[in-house]
Amino acid sequence: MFKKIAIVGVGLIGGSIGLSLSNKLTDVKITGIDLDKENLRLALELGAVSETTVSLEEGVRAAELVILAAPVAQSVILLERMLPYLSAGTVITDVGSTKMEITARAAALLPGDIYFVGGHPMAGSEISGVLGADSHLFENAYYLLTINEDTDVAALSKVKYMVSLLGARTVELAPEEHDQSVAVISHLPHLVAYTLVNTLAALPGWESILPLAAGGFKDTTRIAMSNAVMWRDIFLSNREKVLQVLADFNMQLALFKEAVEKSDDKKIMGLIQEAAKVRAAVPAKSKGYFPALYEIVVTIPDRPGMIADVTGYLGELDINISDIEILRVREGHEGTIRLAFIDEFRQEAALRTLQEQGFLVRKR
Ligand SMILES: NC(=O)c1ccc[n+]([C@@H]2O[C@H](COP(=O)([O-])OP(=O)(O)OC[C@H]3O[C@@H](n4cnc5c(N)ncnc54)[C@H](O)[C@@H]3O)[C@@H](O)[C@H]2O)c1
Ligand SMILES: O=C(O)C(=O)C[C@]1(C(=O)O)C=C[C@@H](O)C=C1
Repeated sequence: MFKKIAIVGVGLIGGSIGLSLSNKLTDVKITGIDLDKENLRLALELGAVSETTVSLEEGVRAAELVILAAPVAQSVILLERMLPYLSAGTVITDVGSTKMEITARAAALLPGDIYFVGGHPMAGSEISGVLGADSHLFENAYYLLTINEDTDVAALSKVKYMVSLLGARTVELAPEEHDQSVAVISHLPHLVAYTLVNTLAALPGWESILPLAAGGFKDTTRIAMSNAVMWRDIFLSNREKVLQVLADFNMQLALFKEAVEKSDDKKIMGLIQEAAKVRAAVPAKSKGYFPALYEIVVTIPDRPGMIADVTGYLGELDINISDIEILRVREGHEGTIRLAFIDEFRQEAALRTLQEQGFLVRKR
């Protein structure tokens, strides 16, 4: 389907896409374009791309598919800058965390024979740059594609094909629905994480409090280490929806504040139980738009190599793990991991195998 794919911005996401596509499309030229020459050198060395250039013109020329993977404000500018160098029939997609701004720009700018399909992989990390890239990053992840009445069917199916090569699962939705959803599911958690850390850091003597942090602080603040440029761009691009969810969040926080002020024990219980009920549904028997994954929870002693043992026993029987999550880690104690499989047969086989090896395992 493609002879040349151009990836503009070969960082964590562009690099991960490049690594995965390079493994599968061995005959396709994958050109990496970036401002950062050292990043391009690494991308080539890691095998994320087959050639590199700092020139947008040279990089996108003759590409049938262009993947924009720079921070969202840059991608909007790059979309316009690359237009003179594209051939008729080129499909452009992006990986940006917001969709209304770029789809509106594409609709305003693109001639009838250049197509745009907005994309957003719902997987990532707080690490930036191609050194953090991972060819498996998108496997079994949701990959959101934005569509509207003008979306070209052939262009959409080309992007879906690319996503299928990454091992991800597409969900189609309108740009506004996308930005509304990610405001609460992705942008708000980042704002909360930054605020939690800043709340601690504003306290005198925070340096001696920080080392005491256990799961609560660590689980909720990993993403506070994420890239400032990327997140500044996202908050400004999705400003209206972000302000809406911040207002909702403040209202919810005020409910807790009032309940604690009034020592309203029933209200406090109610707020916690309501949240616990909703959170317990992730991951539940059905995962959003998709069929259930079949899960087990394994308790493992906190010793080196135990996770490797668990995955090794399953690997020997060719039981593929579709999803893995560390649920609880406490130094010196046992930890818990969740494993998910595509069907009940594999779930049963994994349960039996690990029980036979002496692990404490239960279905979830
Ligand atoms: N990191 C995540 O968790 C995540 C997840 C899903 C989507 N996204 C989206 O993916 C995009 C990239 O994020 P990332 O985490 O890979 O960032 P990154 O910082 O790792 O990579 C971005 C790359 O773009 C390059 N770049 C910046 N401006 C450029 C320009 N004008 N021309 C060419 N290259 C340019 C940078 O040099 C860098 O190599 C963002 O739009 C982000 O919203 C990120
Ligand atoms: O796992 C992480 O580190 C992420 O923050 C990934 C994450 C998110 O879940 O919010 C970040 C930004 C995206 O646009 C999509 C995914």
